[in-house]
Amino acid sequence: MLVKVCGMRDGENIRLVENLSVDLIGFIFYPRSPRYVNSLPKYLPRSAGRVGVFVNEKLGVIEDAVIRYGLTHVQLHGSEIPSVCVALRQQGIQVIKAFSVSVPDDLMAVGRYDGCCDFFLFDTSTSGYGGSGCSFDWGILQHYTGNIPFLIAGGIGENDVERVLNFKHPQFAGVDLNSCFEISPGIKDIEKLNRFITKLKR
Ligand SMILES: O=C(O)c1ccccc1NCC(=O)[C@H](O)[C@H](O)COP(=O)(O)O
Repeated sequence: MLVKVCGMRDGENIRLVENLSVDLIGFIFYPRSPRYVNSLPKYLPRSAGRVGVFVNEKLGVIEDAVIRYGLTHVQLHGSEIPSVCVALRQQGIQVIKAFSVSVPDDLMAVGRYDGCCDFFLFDTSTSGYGGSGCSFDWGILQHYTGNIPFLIAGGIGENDVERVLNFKHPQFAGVDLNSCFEISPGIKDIEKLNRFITKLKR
């Protein structure tokens, strides 16, 4: 199962998280987020993938960040249309398209992105796009019948290991961890993350 830790920006903290053998580390390029990355961290992941998270950003701005931060993945967390995903993939960047989920009908939109993305990310519906710390009813995801693998996000915390392990879906690929593992915005609690990941991978 893939583990993505999102909302990072402190070099030393990034290095410690990467040492937990996580698969993906996310950087928020949305200026209104408390986790916004506005300068190059002193350390960037080498073994984990580097995911840049954007909300309705201009393609040129995304492309600049891909080069500057050496991003391997771009996560589109707004209402970006499929052609934006396609344009990024044509440049060799892996694309994660995020969707807010609160009712089964929210999954109707994903069909338009078939063949345009590498992963979907299903997150809690919130006024602030992401990083809400709130969960949603994962049972709704049984209505998803597509072929693109997905990550689950939204308020996943230390006590959710059993819930994650018990969740079954043919396209379930992994989890996204963020605010429930924070000491302060952008800084993760390494011990807490270590306990969660150790139990998950046991
Ligand atoms: O984390 C943010 O501040 C954020 C702001 C705007 C768009 C996306 C954002 N986060 C993207 C993520 O992938 C989060 O990890 C995801 O929303 C889950 O966060 P949380 O509910 O805190 O676990």
